[in-house]
Amino acid sequence: MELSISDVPYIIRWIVDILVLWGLIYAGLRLVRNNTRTIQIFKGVIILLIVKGLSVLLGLNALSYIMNLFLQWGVVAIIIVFQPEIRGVLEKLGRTSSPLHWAELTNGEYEHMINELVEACDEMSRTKTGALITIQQTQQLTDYVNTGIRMDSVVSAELLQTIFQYGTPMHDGAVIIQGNKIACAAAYFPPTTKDLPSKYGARHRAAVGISEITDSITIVVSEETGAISVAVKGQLIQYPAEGLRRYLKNMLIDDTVPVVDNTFFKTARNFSISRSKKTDKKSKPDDRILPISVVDLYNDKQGGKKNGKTR
Ligand SMILES: Nc1ncnc2c1ncn2[C@@H]1O[C@H](COP(=O)(O)OP(=O)(O)OP(=O)(O)O)[C@@H](O)[C@H]1O
Repeated sequence: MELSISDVPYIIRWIVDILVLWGLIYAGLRLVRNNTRTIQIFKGVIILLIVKGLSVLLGLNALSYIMNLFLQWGVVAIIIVFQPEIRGVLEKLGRTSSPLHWAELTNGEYEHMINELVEACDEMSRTKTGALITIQQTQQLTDYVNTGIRMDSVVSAELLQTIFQYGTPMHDGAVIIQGNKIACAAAYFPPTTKDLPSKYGARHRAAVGISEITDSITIVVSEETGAISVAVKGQLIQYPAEGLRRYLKNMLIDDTVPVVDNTFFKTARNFSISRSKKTDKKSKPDDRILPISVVDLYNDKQGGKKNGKTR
Protein backbone atom coordinates (compact mmCIF):
# COMPACT_ATOMS: atom_id res chain seq x y z
CA MET A 1 0.00 0.00 0.00
CA GLU A 2 1.45 3.34 -1.02
CA LEU A 3 1.07 6.45 1.10
CA SER A 4 0.38 9.75 -0.58
CA ILE A 5 0.59 13.30 0.78
CA SER A 6 -3.19 13.36 1.15
CA ASP A 7 -2.89 10.61 3.79
CA VAL A 8 -0.77 12.79 6.14
CA PRO A 9 -3.72 14.54 7.93
CA TYR A 10 -5.36 11.16 8.39
CA ILE A 11 -2.17 9.67 9.91
CA ILE A 12 -1.71 12.70 12.23
CA ARG A 13 -5.34 12.39 13.42
CA TRP A 14 -4.79 8.67 13.99
CA ILE A 15 -1.61 9.28 16.05
CA VAL A 16 -3.30 12.03 18.12
CA ASP A 17 -6.27 9.73 18.71
CA ILE A 18 -4.02 6.91 19.94
CA LEU A 19 -1.97 9.27 22.17
CA VAL A 20 -5.07 10.79 23.81
CA LEU A 21 -6.54 7.32 24.39
CA TRP A 22 -3.23 6.15 25.82
CA GLY A 23 -3.11 9.19 28.14
CA LEU A 24 -6.65 8.49 29.39
CA ILE A 25 -5.89 4.81 30.03
CA TYR A 26 -2.66 5.77 31.83
CA ALA A 27 -4.46 8.34 34.01
CA GLY A 28 -7.22 5.80 34.77
CA LEU A 29 -4.72 3.13 35.77
CA ARG A 30 -2.84 5.61 37.98
CA LEU A 31 -6.11 6.51 39.70
CA VAL A 32 -6.86 2.81 40.27
CA ARG A 33 -3.35 2.06 41.52
CA ASN A 34 -3.18 4.98 43.96
CA ASN A 35 -6.45 4.31 45.64
CA THR A 36 -7.34 1.27 47.73
CA ARG A 37 -11.07 1.69 47.08
CA THR A 38 -10.61 1.80 43.30
CA ILE A 39 -8.38 -1.29 43.39
CA GLN A 40 -11.15 -3.24 45.14
CA ILE A 41 -13.80 -2.03 42.70
CA PHE A 42 -11.50 -2.70 39.74
CA LYS A 43 -11.05 -6.28 40.98
CA GLY A 44 -14.83 -6.62 41.36
CA VAL A 45 -15.42 -5.41 37.78
CA ILE A 46 -12.81 -7.88 36.43
CA ILE A 47 -14.53 -10.74 38.29
CA LEU A 48 -17.92 -9.69 36.87
CA LEU A 49 -16.46 -9.59 33.34
CA ILE A 50 -14.94 -13.06 33.79
CA VAL A 51 -18.27 -14.47 35.06
CA LYS A 52 -20.07 -12.76 32.16
CA GLY A 53 -17.60 -14.23 29.63
CA LEU A 54 -17.92 -17.73 31.11
CA SER A 55 -21.71 -17.54 31.16
CA VAL A 56 -21.76 -16.63 27.44
CA LEU A 57 -19.21 -19.34 26.66
CA LEU A 58 -21.17 -22.03 28.53
CA GLY A 59 -24.55 -20.81 27.28
CA LEU A 60 -25.89 -19.98 30.76
CA ASN A 61 -28.51 -17.50 29.59
CA ALA A 62 -30.06 -16.57 32.93
CA LEU A 63 -26.65 -15.86 34.49
CA SER A 64 -25.57 -13.93 31.41
CA TYR A 65 -28.76 -11.81 31.61
CA ILE A 66 -28.12 -11.01 35.29
CA MET A 67 -24.48 -10.16 34.59
CA ASN A 68 -25.65 -7.79 31.84
CA LEU A 69 -27.90 -6.03 34.36
CA PHE A 70 -25.04 -5.80 36.89
CA LEU A 71 -22.69 -4.33 34.28
CA GLN A 72 -25.26 -1.82 32.99
CA TRP A 73 -26.24 -0.57 36.45
CA GLY A 74 -22.65 -0.92 37.62
CA VAL A 75 -21.67 2.14 35.56
CA VAL A 76 -24.27 4.21 37.42
CA ALA A 77 -23.14 2.73 40.76
CA ILE A 78 -19.49 3.53 40.00
CA ILE A 79 -20.37 7.15 39.16
CA ILE A 80 -22.22 7.45 42.49
CA VAL A 81 -19.46 5.74 44.51
CA PHE A 82 -16.71 7.82 42.87
CA GLN A 83 -18.61 11.08 42.93
CA PRO A 84 -16.02 12.76 45.24
CA GLU A 85 -13.09 11.63 43.07
CA ILE A 86 -14.80 12.65 39.81
CA ARG A 87 -15.68 16.01 41.28
CA GLY A 88 -12.09 16.39 42.51
CA VAL A 89 -10.63 15.62 39.08
CA LEU A 90 -13.00 18.10 37.40
CA GLU A 91 -12.25 20.73 40.05
CA LYS A 92 -8.53 20.21 39.50
CA LEU A 93 -8.96 20.51 35.73
CA GLY A 94 -10.89 23.74 36.06
CA ARG A 95 -8.69 25.22 38.76
CA THR A 96 -6.43 27.94 37.48
CA SER A 97 -5.88 30.12 40.53
CA SER A 98 -7.38 28.24 43.41
CA PRO A 99 -6.42 29.17 46.97
CA LEU A 100 -5.58 25.50 47.53
CA HIS A 101 -2.37 24.89 45.62
CA TRP A 102 -1.78 21.62 47.46
CA ALA A 103 -1.14 19.71 44.25
CA GLU A 104 1.89 21.83 43.46
CA LEU A 105 3.56 21.96 46.88
CA THR A 106 7.32 21.93 46.92
CA ASN A 107 9.27 19.60 49.19
CA GLY A 108 10.26 22.64 51.27
CA GLU A 109 6.60 23.54 51.84
CA TYR A 110 5.80 19.95 52.78
CA GLU A 111 8.74 19.88 55.16
CA HIS A 112 7.59 23.09 56.83
CA MET A 113 4.04 21.72 57.15
CA ILE A 114 5.33 18.45 58.66
CA ASN A 115 7.53 20.28 61.17
CA GLU A 116 4.60 22.45 62.32
CA LEU A 117 2.34 19.41 62.56
CA VAL A 118 4.86 17.38 64.55
CA GLU A 119 5.60 20.31 66.86
CA ALA A 120 1.85 20.66 67.58
CA CYS A 121 1.41 16.91 68.15
CA ASP A 122 4.46 16.76 70.41
CA GLU A 123 3.17 19.65 72.51
CA MET A 124 -0.41 18.28 72.62
CA SER A 125 1.01 14.89 73.61
CA ARG A 126 2.88 16.53 76.52
CA THR A 127 -0.21 18.43 77.67
CA LYS A 128 -2.56 15.48 76.96
CA THR A 129 -4.72 17.49 74.60
CA GLY A 130 -6.87 15.20 72.43
CA ALA A 131 -6.46 15.74 68.67
CA LEU A 132 -7.55 14.16 65.41
CA ILE A 133 -5.79 15.36 62.25
CA THR A 134 -6.22 13.86 58.77
CA ILE A 135 -3.91 14.54 55.83
CA GLN A 136 -5.56 14.12 52.46
CA GLN A 137 -3.66 11.97 49.97
CA THR A 138 -4.88 11.08 46.46
CA GLN A 139 -8.49 10.52 47.47
CA GLN A 140 -10.63 13.65 47.85
CA LEU A 141 -12.01 14.32 51.34
CA THR A 142 -14.39 17.08 50.20
CA ASP A 143 -17.45 15.30 51.63
CA TYR A 144 -15.83 15.15 55.07
CA VAL A 145 -14.56 18.74 54.85
CA ASN A 146 -18.20 19.73 54.31
CA THR A 147 -19.18 18.18 57.67
CA GLY A 148 -16.83 20.53 59.52
CA ILE A 149 -16.17 24.25 59.82
CA ARG A 150 -14.42 25.49 56.69
CA MET A 151 -11.01 27.09 57.07
CA ASP A 152 -8.27 27.91 54.60
CA SER A 153 -5.21 28.55 56.74
CA VAL A 154 -1.62 27.50 56.38
CA VAL A 155 -0.78 24.76 58.89
CA SER A 156 0.94 26.13 61.96
CA ALA A 157 1.68 24.54 65.33
CA GLU A 158 0.01 27.41 67.18
CA LEU A 159 -3.18 27.22 65.12
CA LEU A 160 -3.49 23.44 65.57
CA GLN A 161 -3.00 23.74 69.33
CA THR A 162 -5.58 26.52 69.50
CA ILE A 163 -8.13 24.47 67.56
CA PHE A 164 -7.78 21.45 69.85
CA GLN A 165 -7.65 23.46 73.07
CA TYR A 166 -10.22 21.84 75.37
CA GLY A 167 -13.42 23.82 75.66
CA THR A 168 -13.03 25.83 72.45
CA PRO A 169 -15.90 25.59 69.93
CA MET A 170 -13.85 23.71 67.30
CA HIS A 171 -11.97 21.21 69.47
CA ASP A 172 -14.54 18.44 68.88
CA GLY A 173 -14.00 16.48 65.68
CA ALA A 174 -11.21 16.36 63.13
CA VAL A 175 -8.96 18.79 61.31
CA ILE A 176 -8.47 17.97 57.62
CA ILE A 177 -5.25 19.07 55.92
CA GLN A 178 -5.09 19.49 52.15
CA GLY A 179 -1.52 20.16 51.05
CA ASN A 180 -0.15 22.67 53.56
CA LYS A 181 -3.54 24.13 54.47
CA ILE A 182 -6.06 23.36 57.16
CA ALA A 183 -9.20 22.93 55.07
CA CYS A 184 -11.55 22.53 58.03
CA ALA A 185 -11.89 21.78 61.74
CA ALA A 186 -14.59 19.88 63.65
CA ALA A 187 -15.16 17.39 60.83
CA TYR A 188 -17.02 14.16 61.45
CA PHE A 189 -15.69 10.78 60.25
CA PRO A 190 -17.67 7.55 60.06
CA PRO A 191 -16.23 5.44 62.89
CA THR A 192 -14.97 1.94 62.15
CA THR A 193 -17.51 -0.82 62.71
CA LYS A 194 -14.75 -3.22 63.75
CA ASP A 195 -14.51 -4.49 67.29
CA LEU A 196 -11.49 -2.58 68.64
CA PRO A 197 -9.69 -3.11 71.96
CA SER A 198 -11.68 -1.37 74.69
CA LYS A 199 -8.91 1.15 75.47
CA TYR A 200 -9.67 2.86 72.16
CA GLY A 201 -12.63 5.22 72.23
CA ALA A 202 -14.55 7.32 69.73
CA ARG A 203 -11.57 9.40 68.53
CA HIS A 204 -9.49 6.35 67.61
CA ARG A 205 -12.54 4.65 66.08
CA ALA A 206 -13.07 7.70 63.86
CA ALA A 207 -9.36 7.68 62.85
CA VAL A 208 -9.43 3.99 61.91
CA GLY A 209 -12.80 4.49 60.18
CA ILE A 210 -11.54 7.19 57.80
CA SER A 211 -8.36 5.20 57.14
CA GLU A 212 -10.41 2.19 56.06
CA ILE A 213 -12.37 4.04 53.40
CA THR A 214 -9.77 6.54 52.12
CA ASP A 215 -6.02 6.58 51.55
CA SER A 216 -5.58 9.48 54.00
CA ILE A 217 -3.07 9.58 56.87
CA THR A 218 -4.69 10.30 60.25
CA ILE A 219 -2.86 11.33 63.39
CA VAL A 220 -4.50 10.87 66.78
CA VAL A 221 -3.24 12.35 70.03
CA SER A 222 -4.85 10.62 72.98
CA GLU A 223 -6.36 12.85 75.62
CA GLU A 224 -6.04 10.02 78.12
CA THR A 225 -2.43 8.94 77.61
CA GLY A 226 -0.90 11.60 75.34
CA ALA A 227 0.14 8.82 72.94
CA ILE A 228 0.55 9.80 69.27
CA SER A 229 -0.79 7.24 66.79
CA VAL A 230 -1.15 7.14 63.03
CA ALA A 231 -4.08 5.40 61.34
CA VAL A 232 -3.47 4.26 57.76
CA LYS A 233 -5.33 1.57 55.81
CA GLY A 234 -7.16 0.40 58.93
CA GLN A 235 -3.95 -0.02 60.91
CA LEU A 236 -2.96 1.98 63.99
CA ILE A 237 0.71 2.61 64.75
CA GLN A 238 1.93 4.49 67.81
CA TYR A 239 4.97 6.71 67.19
CA PRO A 240 7.26 8.94 69.23
CA ALA A 241 7.30 12.52 67.85
CA GLU A 242 10.52 11.96 65.87
CA GLY A 243 9.10 8.75 64.43
CA LEU A 244 6.01 10.66 63.30
CA ARG A 245 8.23 13.26 61.61
CA ARG A 246 10.21 10.58 59.81
CA TYR A 247 7.06 8.71 58.82
CA LEU A 248 5.37 11.81 57.37
CA LYS A 249 8.50 12.85 55.48
CA ASN A 250 8.75 9.38 54.08
CA MET A 251 5.11 9.42 52.97
CA LEU A 252 4.83 12.99 51.70
CA ILE A 253 8.25 14.03 50.44
CA ASP A 254 9.58 12.34 47.33
CA ASP A 255 13.28 12.22 47.99
CA THR A 256 13.30 11.34 51.68
CA VAL A 257 15.09 8.17 52.70
CA PRO A 258 12.32 5.63 53.42
CA VAL A 259 11.86 4.54 57.06
CA VAL A 260 12.42 0.87 56.24
CA ASP A 261 15.64 1.68 54.48
CA ASN A 262 16.82 4.02 57.20
CA THR A 263 18.59 1.30 59.14
CA PHE A 264 20.34 0.26 55.97
CA PHE A 265 21.54 3.80 55.24
CA LYS A 266 22.53 4.34 58.85
CA THR A 267 24.35 1.04 58.85
CA ALA A 268 26.10 1.97 55.62
CA ARG A 269 27.06 5.38 57.01
CA ASN A 270 28.19 3.96 60.33
CA PHE A 271 30.11 1.31 58.46
CA SER A 272 32.00 3.90 56.46
CA ILE A 273 32.61 6.01 59.59
CA SER A 274 33.78 3.02 61.58
CA ARG A 275 36.01 1.99 58.71
CA SER A 276 37.59 5.42 58.55
CA LYS A 277 37.99 5.57 62.33
CA LYS A 278 38.97 1.92 62.46
CA THR A 279 36.56 1.25 65.37
CA ASP A 280 34.42 -1.84 66.04
CA LYS A 281 31.25 0.06 67.07
CA LYS A 282 28.03 -1.62 65.79
CA SER A 283 25.31 0.57 64.20
CA LYS A 284 22.17 0.92 66.28
CA PRO A 285 18.82 2.14 64.91
CA ASP A 286 17.68 5.47 66.36
CA ASP A 287 15.05 4.66 69.02
CA ARG A 288 13.46 8.10 68.61
CA ILE A 289 12.09 7.22 65.19
CA LEU A 290 10.97 3.62 65.71
CA PRO A 291 7.27 2.87 66.15
CA ILE A 292 6.36 2.30 69.79
CA SER A 293 3.69 -0.24 68.99
CA VAL A 294 1.77 -1.55 66.03
CA VAL A 295 -1.81 -2.45 66.78
CA ASP A 296 -3.40 -5.20 64.76
CA LEU A 297 -6.89 -3.94 65.39
CA TYR A 298 -8.68 -6.91 63.94
CA ASN A 299 -6.81 -9.82 65.51
CA ASP A 300 -5.23 -8.38 68.63
CA LYS A 301 -7.78 -7.45 71.24
CA GLN A 302 -4.99 -6.71 73.73
CA GLY A 303 -4.23 -3.64 71.69
CA GLY A 304 -0.77 -3.87 70.29
CA LYS A 305 2.68 -5.27 70.09
CA LYS A 306 5.52 -3.37 71.67
CA ASN A 307 9.07 -2.46 70.72
CA GLY A 308 8.46 -1.35 67.17
CA LYS A 309 7.89 -4.79 65.70
CA THR A 310 5.72 -4.70 62.64
CA ARG A 311 3.54 -7.59 61.61
N1 LIG B 1 -16.81 10.21 64.45
C1 LIG B 1 -16.00 11.18 64.88
N2 LIG B 1 -15.45 12.04 63.99
C2 LIG B 1 -14.62 13.00 64.42
N3 LIG B 1 -14.26 13.16 65.71
C3 LIG B 1 -14.77 12.35 66.63
C4 LIG B 1 -15.67 11.31 66.27
N4 LIG B 1 -16.00 10.63 67.37
C5 LIG B 1 -15.36 11.22 68.39
N5 LIG B 1 -14.61 12.25 67.96
C6 LIG B 1 -13.75 13.11 68.79
O1 LIG B 1 -13.23 12.33 69.84
C7 LIG B 1 -13.63 12.88 71.09
C8 LIG B 1 -13.98 11.78 72.05
O2 LIG B 1 -12.92 10.95 72.15
P1 LIG B 1 -12.88 9.70 73.18
O3 LIG B 1 -12.33 10.16 74.46
O4 LIG B 1 -14.19 8.99 73.18
O5 LIG B 1 -11.89 8.84 72.30
P2 LIG B 1 -10.60 8.00 72.65
O6 LIG B 1 -10.32 7.22 71.40
O7 LIG B 1 -10.78 7.28 73.93
O8 LIG B 1 -9.49 9.10 72.74
P3 LIG B 1 -8.67 9.61 74.00
O9 LIG B 1 -7.57 8.63 74.20
O10 LIG B 1 -8.22 10.93 73.52
O11 LIG B 1 -9.63 9.68 75.18
C9 LIG B 1 -14.81 13.73 70.79
O12 LIG B 1 -14.89 14.78 71.73
C10 LIG B 1 -14.55 14.23 69.41
O13 LIG B 1 -13.72 15.37 69.46
